[in-house]
Amino acid sequence: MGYTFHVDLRGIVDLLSHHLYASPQVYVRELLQNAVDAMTARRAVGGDVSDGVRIEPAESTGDGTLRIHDPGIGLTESQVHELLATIGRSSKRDDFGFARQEFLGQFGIGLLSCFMVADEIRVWTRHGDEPTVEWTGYADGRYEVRLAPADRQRPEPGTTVTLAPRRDMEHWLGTETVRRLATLYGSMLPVPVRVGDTLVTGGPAPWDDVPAESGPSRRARLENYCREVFGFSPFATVDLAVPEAGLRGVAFVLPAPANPATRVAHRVYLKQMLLSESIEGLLPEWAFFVRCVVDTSELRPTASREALYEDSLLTEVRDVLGDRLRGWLTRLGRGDSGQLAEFLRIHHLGVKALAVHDDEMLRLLDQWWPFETNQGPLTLAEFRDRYGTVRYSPSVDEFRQIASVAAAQSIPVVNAGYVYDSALVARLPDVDPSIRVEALSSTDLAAELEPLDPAAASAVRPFLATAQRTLDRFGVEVQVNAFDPVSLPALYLLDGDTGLRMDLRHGQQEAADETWASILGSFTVGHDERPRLVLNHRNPLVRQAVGIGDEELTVLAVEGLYVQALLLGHQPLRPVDTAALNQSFLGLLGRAMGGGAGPAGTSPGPVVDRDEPTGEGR
Ligand SMILES: Nc1ncnc2c1ncn2[C@@H]1O[C@H](COP(=O)(O)OP(=O)(O)OP(=O)(O)O)[C@@H](O)[C@H]1O
Repeated sequence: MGYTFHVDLRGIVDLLSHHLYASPQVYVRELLQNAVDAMTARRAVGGDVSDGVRIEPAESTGDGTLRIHDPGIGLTESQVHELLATIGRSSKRDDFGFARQEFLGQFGIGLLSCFMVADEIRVWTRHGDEPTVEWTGYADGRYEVRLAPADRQRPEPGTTVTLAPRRDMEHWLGTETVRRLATLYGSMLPVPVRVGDTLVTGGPAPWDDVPAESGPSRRARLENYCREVFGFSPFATVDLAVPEAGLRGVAFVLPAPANPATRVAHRVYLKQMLLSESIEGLLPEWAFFVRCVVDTSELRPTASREALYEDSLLTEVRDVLGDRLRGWLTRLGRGDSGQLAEFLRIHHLGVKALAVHDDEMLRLLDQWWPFETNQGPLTLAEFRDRYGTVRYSPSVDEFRQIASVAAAQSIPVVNAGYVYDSALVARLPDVDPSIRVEALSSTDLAAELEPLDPAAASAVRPFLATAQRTLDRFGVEVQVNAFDPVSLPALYLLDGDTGLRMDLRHGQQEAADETWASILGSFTVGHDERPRLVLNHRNPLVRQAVGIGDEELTVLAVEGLYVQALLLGHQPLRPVDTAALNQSFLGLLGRAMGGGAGPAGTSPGPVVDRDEPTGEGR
């Protein structure tokens, strides 16, 4: 046996009127929309609608109600029952239930939004030569309908909707508020709309071509519009058009960096009526550097009209608008390079995010965006012209460590450690297979440093053994090479992978939980690389240390060189490193003043307990 759902009307009215919409202010939009649709329908049958819409706010009606009059198609008594009093029934859909192109409404629920501000909605309406009908709807789901008495017949077809205010909502029906809202939603409507005696419609839409308007005055008009509506002076304006979606509009480029993670909201009009000021998803996500105002006749709103319906047309529109912005950028690159450089200075993060997948944008960045290199700031294209292969360091820290040493070895390196940079450099061969790129880690650099000749190598062996014993406590590998600059005694090299594994090992030692410790341990199994301290055999101090032959002094010198290299490489100091710094400084001071270094623990400052477990991890 089949049953039909039972509906608690009070609940449905409450749900639709109070919970669908973000703010009570949309009631003005819904009323205007119904009036305009009714006029469209009347015009289609040859009626005269030139009077337009007239709104009487609460102050002018004298009884606290708001009235909105339209010379539209009106309703017959049976249509009132069918359309006004049936939730979800609309005259604006075709036989197949599709929204009819010429109308703004389609869902058959908009009128209910008035219950956010009113307890009672009264409709006084006449269709053609039919008798005038009076309908009253209440927020609890009841309605009354009757034919109007002889003295209340409308002289012309059309409709008047009257709202009796809800307690504490009276201010929504006041002149100031209604004028502001009618201007906000209706100022671009193609029919006259008046609030009291004030005409709120008229004036060109931002995207309109005004006859005889010059390029500069159009630009000034658009900039003014942007200042008024969005509150900023645009860096540039880009005209938008997608004929398939009946879309016209303008994109305003932000004059300051925007957060790429924030969803950008646009101002969207539907058939010249403002849908919402905060529509998301109109543009691709990467286009976070623009705010748009557009009008569309084809895109569909959701029932609340706070968003656009995600369908294939919206996807297509998003693609076309994305192409348009991309084209604008490319043209900027070909024409005004100063403006492009300025644009990239402001919005490089957005363009980089785009260039990770987009060849055109990657070419643009390649030509125009200056990267930090150890030869000074250069675009990647300039770098290639001068040095061929694009050697790059994938981390800022590593770049800092190796930049000067690599420069002294005549190895130009690009700092590709900032967000997206290494992905972009690595992708360069995709746009031009003749481009060679190579990541340079500090381990690679160590391999490029000149080894010592056999005689020098055997001479440093005893020193190296002591140095390694000293640095084992810090989990560091030591080697001696000859490299430039001569003034640099020691270089601390830690590549990204090794650094990560050191952190994991440290986490494993610290972990209270055995399972967690073994998980961390599994990542480090089989990898015993350690950071390296490369001592420079060309440096006079290192030469002296190598030949000193005094075990205690050698230990102090190696500790000192190690900590100094850490500081130069901007590495954070662990407690064990700080202790080494103290130990070597005080020890060397003691020796310089003619005394011995003294046994550990007798120095006046904090000292390192040489037997303490050192732990790795920086
Ligand atoms: N001013 C008016 N003149 C003539 N008919 C009207 C008027 N206002 C409402 N109606 C009728 O009442 C119906 C219901 O209106 P309502 O605003 O609830 O929904 P809608 O406009 O059809 O769709 P939506 O929910 O998308 O706004 C309309 O389809 C229309 O037929």
